Amino acid sequence: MKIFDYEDIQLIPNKCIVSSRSECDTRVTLGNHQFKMPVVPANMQTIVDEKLAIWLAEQGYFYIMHRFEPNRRATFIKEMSDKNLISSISVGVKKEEYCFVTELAANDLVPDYVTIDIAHGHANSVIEMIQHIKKELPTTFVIAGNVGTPEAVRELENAGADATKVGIGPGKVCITKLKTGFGTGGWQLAAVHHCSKAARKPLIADGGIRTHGDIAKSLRFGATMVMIGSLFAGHDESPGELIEEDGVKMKEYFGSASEYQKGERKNVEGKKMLLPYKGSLADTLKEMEQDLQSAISYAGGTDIEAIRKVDYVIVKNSIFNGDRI
Ligand SMILES: NC(=O)C1=CN([C@@H]2O[C@H](COP(=O)(O)OP(=O)(O)OC[C@H]3O[C@@H](n4cnc5c(N)ncnc54)[C@H](OP(=O)(O)O)[C@@H]3O)[C@@H](O)[C@H]2O)C=CC1
Ligand SMILES: Nc1nc2c(ncn2[C@@H]2O[C@H](COP(=O)(O)O)[C@@H](O)[C@H]2O)c(=O)[nH]1
Repeated sequence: MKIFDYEDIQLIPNKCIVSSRSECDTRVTLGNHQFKMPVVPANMQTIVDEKLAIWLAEQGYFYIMHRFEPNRRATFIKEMSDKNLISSISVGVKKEEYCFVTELAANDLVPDYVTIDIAHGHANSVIEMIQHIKKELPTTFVIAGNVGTPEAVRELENAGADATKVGIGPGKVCITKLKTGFGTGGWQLAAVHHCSKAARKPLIADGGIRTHGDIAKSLRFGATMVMIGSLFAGHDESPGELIEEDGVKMKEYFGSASEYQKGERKNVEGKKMLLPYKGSLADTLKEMEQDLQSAISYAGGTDIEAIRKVDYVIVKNSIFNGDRI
């Protein structure tokens, strides 16, 4: 298996077949719905809240609400369905989560998407939760993770997952690799590639996206959708706290396994950081869409399928030539 990460890859252009980048179509289908872009903000408390989730759904973007306000989830599903918007929530694997899923079914509250969100997703606890959701809510699209191996993708798919999420430790606020020595940090793109060979269903690349070009690279190496935290942190709409020091505005971004999220120092595998304030999320999403349209044009196509087939070279950490954006 070849080992590489986002920085090590350059995609090779094909002859352009559009007269304007605006002709390129960035839409993607996941489950029964089509979305504007193959990108989803991370289901983390400093990245998404209900207000932003509603806005994203209204604008035609995919979203996944986090699971850290568990008692709000049923009401949220109801409110989204009253507004005729897609509902997409997260669950864990503890006992009370089984009861929650059963109660949803009993109350005829059927979310469109449920993401099982735990650190080490290649586990019987996740397999059993997939089976429980599929039994209680058979029409719900189930995303399961996180994993980092083809074996895990296969097992979760066989248990009934409709998509799997790949990425153990490549995240910006992740310290799993430092605390445990395990993960896909430093070779996340190769792990996505490796897992995609085994996948028969959509795969979500999660963590390690540092530039918009990394989205195109994820698609090239087998992702259907890309989950992003840090690039979406720091906006007006981001729930993280705004902090101003010496006239410089910053917003906080913390890991779901950080002590700030957990409220205690137990099994901490995440940290907090301050990121520069970036203004409006709508502007960032627009720029992301334009960059992806441009990537499609370099791929020589008119939609994201074109990116999946392009050639590439491995240029081991040299593409920035010392420059950073
Ligand atoms: N993508 C990534 O690389 C990572 C993401 N995270 C994020 O942090 C949040 C918290 O994750 P998590 O700690 O799983 O959630 P929880 O604290 O809800 O743990 C879920 C359950 O899984 C058990 N569990 C968790 N990790 C392991 C493990 N390594 N081995 C055996 N059992 C385990 C927990 O038990 P117990 O606590 O007693 O072990 C608990 O019962 C999630 O949102 C997750 O996405 C965290 C780390 C890595
Ligand atoms: N190891 C940890 N990973 C975490 C934690 N909280 C979230 N995450 C993962 O990071 C990505 C976002 O990555 P980014 O590079 O785009 O910022 C997120 O989707 C989770 O999978 C954590 O505390 N520890």
